[in-house]
Amino acid sequence: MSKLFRAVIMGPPGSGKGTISERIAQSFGLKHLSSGDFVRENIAAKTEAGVQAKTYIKKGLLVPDLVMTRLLLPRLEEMTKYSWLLDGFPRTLAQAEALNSACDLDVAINLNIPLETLKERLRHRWIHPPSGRVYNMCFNPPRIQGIDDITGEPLIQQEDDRPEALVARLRHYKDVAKPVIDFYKAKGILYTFSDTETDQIWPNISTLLSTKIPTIQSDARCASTH
Ligand SMILES: Nc1ccn([C@@H]2O[C@H](COP(=O)(O)OP(=O)(O)OP(=O)(O)O)[C@@H](O)[C@H]2O)c(=O)n1
Ligand SMILES: Nc1nc2c(ncn2[C@@H]2O[C@H](COP(=O)(O)OP(=O)(O)O)[C@@H](O)[C@H]2O)c(=O)[nH]1
Repeated sequence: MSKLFRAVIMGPPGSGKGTISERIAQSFGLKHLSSGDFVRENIAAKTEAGVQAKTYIKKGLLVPDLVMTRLLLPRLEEMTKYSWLLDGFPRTLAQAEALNSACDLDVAINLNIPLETLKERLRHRWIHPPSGRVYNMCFNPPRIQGIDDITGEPLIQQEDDRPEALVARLRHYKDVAKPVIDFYKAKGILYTFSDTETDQIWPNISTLLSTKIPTIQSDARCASTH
């Protein structure tokens, strides 16, 4: 019987959650669930939660906990047969508690990256909004500058990746993330990685997951909320 694994990855904007999640998904065969992608899909599909979420995102605000959990938890229920890594959720303690009542996590990865590094990375971050693909003009540039490798469509830079906006985002991140980090620490599943380079952090995450993934004993552990 296959052993299922559940993890979340946390960290400030630009800490490498998306980049590292992709590596984990490829190396360990987990599904990478990006809450940002779920939000964008719901907005595109004009679901009730999507329409509500859009009004906050347009203003550069976080989507309220109730809307986020309503949007996300049903998606997790569809994933009961898979091992997954959730990126971008939970962002608040209320979201962590909602997730906790829906399923048991094995690992919470916490990325701790210096502010100067975050600023520098986000200055060079370009994204392909329809797919959520992320590039960096230094670290992983697209084949053609300003163009998505897969679709040939244009890449954009997000307004809130500007250094001036970033300081406020980071302050906000720290305030809301601290109780979430403490929550996972108290559960004994928090693993913090600190460095300026993803390539330095990656071997340590890979080693951790190699020890954890084969030891998972139980089967589908996401409780159905029906
Ligand atoms: N738990 C979450 C996840 C996402 N969002 C909203 O969805 C948007 C897109 O999420 P994401 O792709 O994770 O993007 P960023 O906030 O740009 O995150 P990061 O810079 O950390 O990659 C966020 O800006 C936020 O408004 C949210 O409110 N709460
Ligand atoms: N220079 C550099 N850029 C990186 C590194 N790791 C990730 N990036 C880039 O930094 C930006 C932020 O990474 P991303 O995975 O989007 O972080 P997230 O906001 O936490 O999801 C992207 O443009 C990445 O390509 C690294 O080790 N060095």
